[in-house]
Amino acid sequence: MKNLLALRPYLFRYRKSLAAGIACVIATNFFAVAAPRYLGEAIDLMGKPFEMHEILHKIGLYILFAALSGIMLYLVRQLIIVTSRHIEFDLKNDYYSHLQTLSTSFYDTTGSGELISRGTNDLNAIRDFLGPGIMYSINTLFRLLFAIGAMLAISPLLTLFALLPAPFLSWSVYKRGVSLRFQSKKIQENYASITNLVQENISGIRVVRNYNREEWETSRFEALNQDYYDKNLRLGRIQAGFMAVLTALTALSLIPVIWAGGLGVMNGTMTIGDIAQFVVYVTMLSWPIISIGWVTNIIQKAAAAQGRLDEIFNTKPDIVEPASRQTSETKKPLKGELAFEHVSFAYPSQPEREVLRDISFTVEPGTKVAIVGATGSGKSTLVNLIPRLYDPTSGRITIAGQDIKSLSLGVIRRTIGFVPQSNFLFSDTIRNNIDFGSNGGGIDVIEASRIAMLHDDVEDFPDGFDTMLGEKGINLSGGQKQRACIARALRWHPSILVLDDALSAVDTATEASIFDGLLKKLPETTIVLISHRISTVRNCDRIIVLHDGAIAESGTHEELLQNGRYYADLYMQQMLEEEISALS
Ligand SMILES: Nc1ncnc2c1ncn2[C@@H]1O[C@H](COP(=O)(O)OP(=O)(O)OP(=O)(O)O)[C@@H](O)[C@H]1O
Repeated sequence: MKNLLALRPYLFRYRKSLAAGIACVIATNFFAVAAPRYLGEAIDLMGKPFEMHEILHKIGLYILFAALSGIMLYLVRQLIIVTSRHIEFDLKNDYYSHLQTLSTSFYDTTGSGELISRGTNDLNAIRDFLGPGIMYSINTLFRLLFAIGAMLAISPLLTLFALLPAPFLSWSVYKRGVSLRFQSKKIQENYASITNLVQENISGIRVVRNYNREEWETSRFEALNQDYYDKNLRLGRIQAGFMAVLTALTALSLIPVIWAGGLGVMNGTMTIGDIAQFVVYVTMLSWPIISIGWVTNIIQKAAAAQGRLDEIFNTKPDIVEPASRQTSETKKPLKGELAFEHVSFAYPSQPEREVLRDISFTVEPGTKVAIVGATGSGKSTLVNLIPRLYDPTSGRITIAGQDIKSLSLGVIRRTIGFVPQSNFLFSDTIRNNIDFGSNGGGIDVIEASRIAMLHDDVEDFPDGFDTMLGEKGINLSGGQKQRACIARALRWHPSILVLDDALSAVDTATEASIFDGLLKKLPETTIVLISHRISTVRNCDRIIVLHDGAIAESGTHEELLQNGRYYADLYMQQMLEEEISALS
C-alpha cells in the first residue's frame, strides 16, 4: 500500500478533474438513492383510492432523479477514468525517459523482456487502480453512506437483516479474487514465454532454417500455446462459476428483507412502498459491496506493480553529468587528444574480476592507433570507457587534457564518433539512420556515406537514401551495415573516431579506400581502431597490444615485428594462413 504513495505527484497534477469527479460521485449517489423514495410513495398511493396525476407526478420525479444520477455517472467516468488515462500516459513517458538515462551496466543485468513487461503489465495494473479502483472505492463509500442512511430512516431492523450477508459477499469476492489473480499471473507468465519464443524465433529465423529446426520449433510453440489455451479456459470456468454464485447470493439476500418486511406490513409498522424501496436499495448495494473485495485486489495488485516500477525509478545512473558542466557553450567538441592514465576496470556485475589493468597511453590529435590482442583480452572494454559507457574502477581518462568525468556527456559524445562491434540500425530510411542524433552541421549525409564507401551501393537501390531498412537493417549486407554505421559516426565530424572491429565484414580493398578517405577528409581526427587483421593495423601510427587486460607491448608495425613477441606471432600466424589459403 505504501508503494502507492509514489503516485501522489501524478494525482496532485490532476487534482481539479479528480475533485470534480469526486463531486460527481457524490451527486450520482445522492440522486440514485433519492429516486426509490418516489417509487415507494407511488406504490403506497396505489394502495388506496388515488388520482392518476399524483402517481404520474411521483413517477416523473423518480425518472428525473434516475436520469440525473445517470448523467452524473457519465461525468464520473469522463473525469476519473480519463484522468487515469492521463496519468498512465505521463507514467509511461516518465518510465521511458528514465530508461534512457540509465547506464550501460544496468542493461548488462536487466533483460529487455523484463523492462517491457514492467512498462506494460505493471502500468496497466496501476491504471486499473487509478481509474476503476479509485472510482469504485469512492462510489462504494458514498453509496453505502446514502443508501444505509435512507434504509435506517425506514427501518433499522430491516437494515440489519439486509446487510447481514454483506461481509460474507465482500470476503468471498476478495478470496476468489486472490485465486483469480494467481491464475491470471500464471497466464501472464505463459504469455511472456510465448512472446519470447516468437520474438527469438523470428529474429533467429535463418539459424532455425539452416539447422532444419522448423518442426521442432513449431512443436515447442504448440506446446506453449496449448498450455496458454488450457489456462485461459480454466480461468474462464472459474469466472463463470463465480459470477453465478454472486448473482444467487445477491438474490438470496432479499429473502430476509421480504420476510421481515412482510411481518412489518402485517403488524402495520411498514408499508408495501417501504418494502419496494428497500428491495431497490438492497439491489443497489449489491455491486458496491461486491466491489469492496474486488477493489481490495486491484489495490494490492497495483501496490505490487508500483513496487516493481519503483525498483526501476529508484535506480540511479552510474554515469552522471558533472553539475558544473551543463551549460550550452561547453557543448562544442574538443580536440582529439586522448590519454589513459593507469586505468583499471572491472564490470559492475563482476567487481572482483579485473578486465583491464593499469592501462596508460597518450594519443596526439590526428594520430591513428590500433588496439590488437586475442579475443577476450579487453579491447572492446577499453574503447567503451572512452565515451563513458562505463567509468574506470581506478585511474583516469582525459580528452584534450581534461578528465572526462569533469566534461558534460554531451561534449564527450559529440567529440567521439563510436562504431561498436555489434552494429545496430533502426527500422527507418538509410538517410535517417546516418543522420541519427545529428543537429545539423558536421559532414552531410551524402559526404559521410562517400567516405564510408557506402554511397555507390545506396545509389543502386531504387529508393536510394530513402530506402526503408527492415528490422536491424536486415535488407543490407553485413558490409553495408558496417559502412552505414561508420557513415553515422562520421556525420558528426568527430575529433575522435572509435572503430571497434567495424570493418570485419568489408573486403581489404574497400577497407583501404575507407582509410584513404578518412585520412584525406578528416586528417585531424584521431582514430582508435580495433582489428584482428594485420593488413588493417599495419599502417597505423601506433599499435597497442593487449594481453589479458594489460598492455603487453606497443609501437609501430616495424618496431613490434622486431620485438618478436605477441604482435610478431600474430603476424606470422596470419601470413601463414594467407599462404595456406593461396595454395588451396
Ligand atoms: N558486459 C560485461 N559484463 C561482464 N563481463 C564482460 C562484459 N563484457 C565483456 N566482459 C568480459 O570482459 C572480458 C573482455 O571482453 P572484451 O569484449 O573487452 O574482449 P575483446 O578483446 O574485445 O574480445 P573480442 O576480440 O572477442 O571482441 C571478457 O572476459 C568478457 O567475458
